[in-house]
Amino acid sequence: MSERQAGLEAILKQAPVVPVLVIDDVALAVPLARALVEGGLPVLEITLRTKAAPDCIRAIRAEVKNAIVGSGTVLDAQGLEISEELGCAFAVSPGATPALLDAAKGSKTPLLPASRSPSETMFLLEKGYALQKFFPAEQSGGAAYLGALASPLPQVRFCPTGGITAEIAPSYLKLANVITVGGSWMAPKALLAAKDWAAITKLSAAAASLKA
Ligand SMILES: O=C(O)C(=O)C[C@H](O)[C@H](O)COP(=O)(O)O
Repeated sequence: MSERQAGLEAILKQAPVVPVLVIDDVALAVPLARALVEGGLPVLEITLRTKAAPDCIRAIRAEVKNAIVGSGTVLDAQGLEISEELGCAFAVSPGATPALLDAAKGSKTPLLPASRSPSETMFLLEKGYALQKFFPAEQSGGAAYLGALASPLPQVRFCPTGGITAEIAPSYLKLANVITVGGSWMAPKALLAAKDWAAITKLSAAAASLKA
């Protein structure tokens, strides 16, 4: 395993759940990150899907001690370059393309690319990725499907993401090939709109208490 991948492994081991966040309003970024970190989830994935995302990443990195900030929805070389410029600790992609993997070779930011079939998993393994996202997890066959990959491909560990809830997360976390789980259930839109940080901390604490 490369040094970059070992660094990524150490990050993903920090908590059983990685909140996947879509933040439109930069003013919400810091209090949201604080609420999640306070609950015990320090590893945060801020998706690059919104215009505000780069400023949100900057603000959280500057103001929230103990947060480990990565980027999400990294689709191409440009997304990876932005992630590196922002000082992201890692970058997550919903898939993988030859261009993205080429760009990742020259990037300091460790990439977590995604697969959702044995062939895709093997392809990424050939490229040196023993850590992969499994996306979209629930829609692709869920924990039963992912668990079945552990027999022929035990060297790959996954971060399943997509459609996972507080109720479903334990079924993934008990699998030998799961390192952590990604999800958005700790920061539902309604709580974010209401700025109910205490409720978000409570959901974060419940997620943090799940066993990886
Ligand atoms: O942005 C990316 O890179 C993605 O791959 C998509 C995210 O993982 C999902 O948006 C997770 O969202 P939930 O389904 O609400 O848990």
